[in-house]
Amino acid sequence: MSVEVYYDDDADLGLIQGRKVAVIGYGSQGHAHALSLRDSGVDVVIGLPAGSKSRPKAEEQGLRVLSPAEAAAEADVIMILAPDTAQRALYTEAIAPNLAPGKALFFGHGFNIRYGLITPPADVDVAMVAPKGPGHLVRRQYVDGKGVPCLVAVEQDASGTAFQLALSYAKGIGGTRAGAIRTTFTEETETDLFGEQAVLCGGAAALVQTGFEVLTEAGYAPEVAYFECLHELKLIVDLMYEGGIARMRYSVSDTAEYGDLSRGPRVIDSRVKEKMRKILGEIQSGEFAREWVAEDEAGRPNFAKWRAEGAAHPIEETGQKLRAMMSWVDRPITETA
Ligand SMILES: NC(=O)C1=CN([C@@H]2O[C@H](COP(=O)(O)OP(=O)(O)OC[C@H]3O[C@@H](n4cnc5c(N)ncnc54)[C@H](OP(=O)(O)O)[C@@H]3O)[C@@H](O)[C@H]2O)C=CC1
Ligand SMILES: CC[C@](O)(C(C)=O)C(=O)O
Ligand SMILES: [Mg+2]
Ligand SMILES: [Mg+2]
Repeated sequence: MSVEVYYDDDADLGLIQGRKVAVIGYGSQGHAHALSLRDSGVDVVIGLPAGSKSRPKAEEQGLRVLSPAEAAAEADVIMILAPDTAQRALYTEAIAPNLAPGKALFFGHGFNIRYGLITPPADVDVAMVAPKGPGHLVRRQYVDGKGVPCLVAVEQDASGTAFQLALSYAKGIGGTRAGAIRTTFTEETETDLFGEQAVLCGGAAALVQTGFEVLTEAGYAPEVAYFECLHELKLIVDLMYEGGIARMRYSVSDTAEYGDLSRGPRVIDSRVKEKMRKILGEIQSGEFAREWVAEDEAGRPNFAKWRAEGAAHPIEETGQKLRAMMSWVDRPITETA
């Protein structure tokens, strides 16, 4: 199955420059979209609740901040970049009353549309521009003249031009510099959740922690285990990013490559693949979404417990000490640009 990939020359920045955009939320993605759109000549307003800790950050960056309802009322394009679990109530209370025919409702991830938590009226465009990378890199890449690839999708094309508008928005945040792929809300949501759970966040974090545990429990120094299992991972992934797994294998020693080829499939074996399939099934059936929404409504007890356990893992203390010696990697996790 081939996909359609769109680049800068395929997108008309003038479309989004001709609209007023409300970016609701000013976190990881919100700040990146808002600042890059503004720098691309787009009229942007930020929507945040009174008392939001993001308000001073947005104002310091010279952006106008209103309540979500006021921002939605002013704008032609409303991009929802609040947490997925907050979007349903936000939509009902602040956005739905301010939608009108001809407006466009945009998302950075398809969760609330895919799982039926938000049902927009038929007379507005519903589209998605979902960067395939963390918001802080979306902004950094834009500033550096590069871009993070985006997935672009249209759920509802009331105007007949929703896709061109979404592509124009993607250009405004640098996405079409790297390539924007046309997809659907369902494909983006299911693959994004699978990627972050099984590979990028869940799988990678568990792999790193488990490797660190095996080495330290066998008596090796935590510092050596940290460099081996976490620090060097970035260098290895950089090679994969630049030239695929083949380039990484070309660059490492033959000893490493033989160990990779003969031992890798023993670690990530058919049982792991079966578990990945089960996780994908929970995403496709809506089981994960129901669980996450219920966890959020219950005040996130498991989330808080697991987050605290992760923060207390010995690899974090070891890493903090080692990174303190490397000024170039020690970035505060709260940075916004
Ligand atoms: N993080 C990422 O890199 C990626 C995220 N996405 C998607 O982007 C969306 C935003 O995620 P992310 O950037 O991580 O979110 P963050 O948690 O980083 O930021 C959320 C922002 O929304 C604000 N906010 C919280 N509640 C409300 C509300 N009720 N109304 C308006 N604003 C609110 C927060 O304010 P306060 O500071 O007061 O809490 C904060 O500014 C999600 O759909 C996510 O799936 C997609 C691709 C990657
Ligand atoms: C990998 C996590 C992500 O999907 C992302 C940065 O793309 C997210 O939801 O934050
Ligand atoms: Mg993602
Ligand atoms: Mg995601």
